[in-house]
Amino acid sequence: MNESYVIGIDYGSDSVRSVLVDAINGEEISSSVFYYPRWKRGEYCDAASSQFRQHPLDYIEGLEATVKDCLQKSGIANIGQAVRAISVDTTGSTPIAVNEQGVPLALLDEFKDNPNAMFVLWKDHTAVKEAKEINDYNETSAVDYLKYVGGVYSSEWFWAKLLHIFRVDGQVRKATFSWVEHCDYIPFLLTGGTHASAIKRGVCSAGHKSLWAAAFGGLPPNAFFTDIDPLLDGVVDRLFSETYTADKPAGNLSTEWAERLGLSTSVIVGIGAFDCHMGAVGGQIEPYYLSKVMGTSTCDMLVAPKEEVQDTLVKGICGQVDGSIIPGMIGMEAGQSAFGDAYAWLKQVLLWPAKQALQDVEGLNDDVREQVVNGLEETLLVSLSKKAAELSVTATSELAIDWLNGRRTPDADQSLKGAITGLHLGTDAPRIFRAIVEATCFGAKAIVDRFVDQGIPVKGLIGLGGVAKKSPFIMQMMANVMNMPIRIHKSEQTCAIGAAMFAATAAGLYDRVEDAMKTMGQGFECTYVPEEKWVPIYAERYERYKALGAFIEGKESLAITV
Ligand SMILES: Nc1ncnc2c1ncn2[C@@H]1O[C@H](COP(=O)(O)OP(=O)(O)O)[C@@H](O)[C@H]1O
Ligand SMILES: O=C(CO)[C@@H](O)[C@@H](O)COP(=O)(O)O
Repeated sequence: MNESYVIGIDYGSDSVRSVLVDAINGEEISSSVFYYPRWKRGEYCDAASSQFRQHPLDYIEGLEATVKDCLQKSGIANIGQAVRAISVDTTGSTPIAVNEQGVPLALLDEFKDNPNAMFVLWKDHTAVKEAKEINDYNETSAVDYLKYVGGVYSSEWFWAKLLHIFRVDGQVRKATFSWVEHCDYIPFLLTGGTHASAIKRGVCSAGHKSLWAAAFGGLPPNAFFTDIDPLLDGVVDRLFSETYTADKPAGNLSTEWAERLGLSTSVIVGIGAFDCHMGAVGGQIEPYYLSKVMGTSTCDMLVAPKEEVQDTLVKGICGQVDGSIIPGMIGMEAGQSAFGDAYAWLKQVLLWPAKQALQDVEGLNDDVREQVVNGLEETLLVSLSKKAAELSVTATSELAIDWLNGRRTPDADQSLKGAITGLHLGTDAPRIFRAIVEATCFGAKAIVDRFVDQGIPVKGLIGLGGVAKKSPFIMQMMANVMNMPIRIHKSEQTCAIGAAMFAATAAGLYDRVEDAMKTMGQGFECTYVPEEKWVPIYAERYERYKALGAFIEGKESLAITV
C-alpha cells in the first residue's frame, strides 16, 4: 500500500479547507471546506468598531469535519493508516489567551461567550492605540526592535492585541498564562500538549508579528514591554525563546486526536505558519518573484537568498525573517488589508436596498426570498466585472483609495480610511466598482515600488488565491497597472497544498521544501500580459492615486483635480 499521503489544512478568514495529497506526485486526492458557523452568524464581532473575534470551537469543529471528510471522500481502503503527516497554516496575527495548560480561555465555561477570550482575527483593528504606543516607545528605545518588521508595528499584530485585551478585560488578563498564535495552537492541540510552555512557536509568526529575532537573541526584554505598560510585566517570560521553521515536526498526533480523526499516532504534525507563507510555497515561489495571495486581503510574499539581502532592511513592509517562507532564505511579507473585502463591501452596499425590499414585500415565500438573495450574492461581482471591463477611462474618471480596512503596506496605518472621488451624475455601480478595483491594483503597485525603492528587485509576479482564480478582469487590470506580466497558478488551494508540501518535508519524504515544491507543484494555468493601450493611462492615474492618498493622509494639499 502507498504510504505517502499527507494532509494540508488551511485556515482562512471565513472557512477552513483541508486537502489529502499523494506526496509522491502532488496528486490531490480529495478536499473539503467548512465555513465557521459562529463567525457566519456574525457572533462576537462588531465591524463598526473593527472587532473581529473567532471562537476556537469554529476551528476545532472545522478541523475534525474537513479531515474526516477528506479521508472518507478518498475512497481508499485503510487510508487512515496511510497518512504520514499533517501541516497547518492559518491567518495571522490571530492570537488567543491560554491558561497554564495551554487551553484557550474561550474553551473554559467561564469565558465561553467572552470575545476577549477568543482568537483576535488578523483584521481586528481594536488595538490601533496600543500599536501607536509601541511605535512611539520604540522611537525612544536604544535598540530598534522594529527594524525587522518594517519599522512600524501594526494593530493587526500580536503585542498590540495582547496589550489591548489586557487593558479592556481584567478577568481575561488574570486568567491568561500565555498568548499564542492560531498557527502554533493547532499543532499543540493535535500533538496533545498539556502545558503552555510546550507550545512550539513557528519562526514565521514569531518573526513577522511578535518581534522575535535571532539578532536580538529572541523577544525584546521585559523592560521594553513594562516601559510601554506595566500590565505587560512578566508576559514575555511565559512566551518563548526558541522558534522553528515549518519544515520541522512539532510532534506526533496524540492518541485522542488519532482516534477523533481516524488516523494513527505515527502521523507527524508539522510546525505551523501563516496561510500566505505556505501559500507562496504551494504556488511555487521563486526568488525575487512577488507571490501575491489575493483573497479577502492580499499578502505579498518574496524570498531572497540571505547572502544577497545582507543588511538591507526594507522599510514599511510586514517584516523580513530568516526562514519564514523557505528555510535558509529571507522571507519578506507585505500586503493590503482589504482586497476582495473592498469588492465585498461594495457588493453589500449595493445589495442592501434589494435585501430590504425583499423583506418588505409581504406574502413572499421565504425560500424564494433566500434564493433571490443567494443569487444576487453569487452573481453581482461577476456582472459588475463584465460591465466594468467595457468602460473606458480618462485621467479624471472616478478615482478611489483602497484603504477601506486601513493600510497594511507601505507603512502600516490601520487608522486610514478609503475614499471615492470624482463622482458625477453618470457614475453608476460598474464605474464605482471599476474605481475600487483600480485602487486595489494601485495599492498593489505601491508595494512593488516600495520593494524596488529599498533595493529589492521584483522580477515577476505570481497570482494566487480566490480573486486571482475568479477574476480575469481584475488580473488583467493588475498586469496593466503594474506594467508587468502576472502568472496565475493552477492550484485552487495553494495554501492547503503548500501546507501539504511542508507536511511531506516534516515527515522526511523530502529533504527540503524546495524539492517538495518542485515535485508536488501543479504549475501555472495562464499569464496576463500588459495591454499597451492601457499602460500609459494607468501610469498617469497612478500618480493621481498617490496624490489623493497623500492628501487623505494629511501629508499634502490636493494637487490634482478630482
Ligand atoms: N468574481 C469575483 N471578483 C472579484 N472578487 C471576488 C469574486 N468572487 C469572490 N471575490 C472575492 O474573493 C474574496 C475571497 O477570496 P478567497 O481567496 O476565496 O478567501 P480567503 O481570503 O478567505 O482565503 C472575497 O473577499 C470576495 O469578495
Ligand atoms: O496577514 C496575514 C498573514 O500575515 C493573513 O493571514 C491575512 O491577511 C488573512 O488572509 P486571507 O485574505 O483571509 O487569506
